[in-house]
Amino acid sequence: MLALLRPGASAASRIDALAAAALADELACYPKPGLVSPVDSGSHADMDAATFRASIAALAGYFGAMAEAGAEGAAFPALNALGRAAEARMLAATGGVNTHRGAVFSLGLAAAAAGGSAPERGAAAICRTVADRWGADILAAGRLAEQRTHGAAVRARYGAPGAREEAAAGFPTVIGHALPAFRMARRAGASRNDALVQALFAILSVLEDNNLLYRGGPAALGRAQRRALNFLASGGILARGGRALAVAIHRAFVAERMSPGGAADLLALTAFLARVEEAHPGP
Ligand SMILES: CC(C)(COP(=O)(O)OP(=O)(O)OC[C@H]1O[C@@H](n2cnc3c(N)ncnc32)[C@H](O)[C@@H]1O)[C@@H](O)C(=O)NCCC(=O)NCCS
Ligand SMILES: Nc1ncnc2c1ncn2[C@@H]1O[C@H](COP(=O)(O)OP(=O)(O)OP(=O)(O)O)[C@@H](O)[C@H]1O
Repeated sequence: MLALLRPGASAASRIDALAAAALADELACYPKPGLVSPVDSGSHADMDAATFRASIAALAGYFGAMAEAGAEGAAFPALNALGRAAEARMLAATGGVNTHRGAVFSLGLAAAAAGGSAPERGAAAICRTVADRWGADILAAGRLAEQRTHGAAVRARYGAPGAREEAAAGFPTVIGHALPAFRMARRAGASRNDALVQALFAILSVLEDNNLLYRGGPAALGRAQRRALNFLASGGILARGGRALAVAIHRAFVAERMSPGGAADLLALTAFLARVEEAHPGP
C-alpha cells in the first residue's frame, strides 16, 4: 500500500500496489460462499489463507510490469508471456496449488489497460480498453490453446463461456453487476468488506462460473445462482439477517464442496477497479 501514498511513485508501481491491495481485499472478505478467507478454507482442502498470502507475495511486481507493458502499447503475446511467468511464480510459491490463475489473467489484463489509459477515465474505460485492444487475440488464443484445463473440459462438455470470453467482452459481469452493487452498498453505508460481499453475490447471480460447472455441473451452477438471487432479493448484506444468510449460504456451499473461484477472481477485479476510482476520482 505504501507506493499508493508516495507522490513520486510511478503509475505502474501505483497500479501494482492497488492490485496487491485488491487481492488482499478479496482474501479478507467474509463471508464468501465456499471460498478461502482468514476465517476458514471454505470448500478447499489444499489451500488456506496462508497459501493465498504466499501467492500474493509471489505476484509482487507482476501487475506493475503489465501496466508498463500496457503503457508501451504491448500486443497480446507479450502480456501472455508475462502472465505465464507470473503463474509459474505462483505455483512455485504454493507448492503447485492454483490460488490465482484466473486473477493473474483477468486482473493482469485490467492492470495492462490501466497502465495504457488515464485512470481518471474510470473502470468502464479500463475494461473497454481490454476488449478493444486485446479481445480478438484473447479469443483466438483460446481456440489454439491446449485443451487440458478445467475450463476446456467445461467448454467441451457444456459449451459454457469462461474467463477468456468475460475478458474479451470487457468484463460485463463486473461493469454491469459487481461494481454497481459495490457502489450502491457503499453509498448505503456498507463497509468495504460488506460492499464486496454484496458485489460477490451480484456476480454469483449471473456468472457461468467454470469452477462450479467443473465440480458440480449445471445443477450446482443453478443452485448457486438461485441462492445468490434469493440473497439479493431479500435485501442483501445490509438487510436485517443479511450477514447470517450469507454465512448460511457459505456453509451450504462447504457442505456440498462447491467453490465459485471464477466469481472470486472477478471480485478481486471489482476491488481493484473500485480502488483505482478512489485513487483517481473522475472530473
Ligand atoms: C485463460 C486462462 C485463465 C485459462 O483458462 P481456462 O478456462 O482454459 O482454464 P482454467 O480452468 O485453468 O482457468 C480458469 C480460470 O478462470 C476463472 N473462471 C472460471 N469461470 C470464469 C468466468 N465465467 N469468468 C471469469 N473467470 C472465470 C477460474 O477461477 C479459473 O481460475 C489462462 O490459463 C491463460 O490463458 N492464461 C494465460 C496467462 C495469463 O494470465 N496472461 C495474462 C494476460 S494475457
Ligand atoms: N478466495 C478464494 N478461494 C478459493 N478460490 C479462489 C479464491 N480466490 C480466487 N480463487 C480462484 O479459484 C480457483 C481455484 O479453484 P479450484 O481449487 O476449485 O480450482 P482448480 O485448482 O482448477 O481445481 P480443483 O482444486 O477442483 O482440482 C483459482 O484459479 C483462483 O483464481
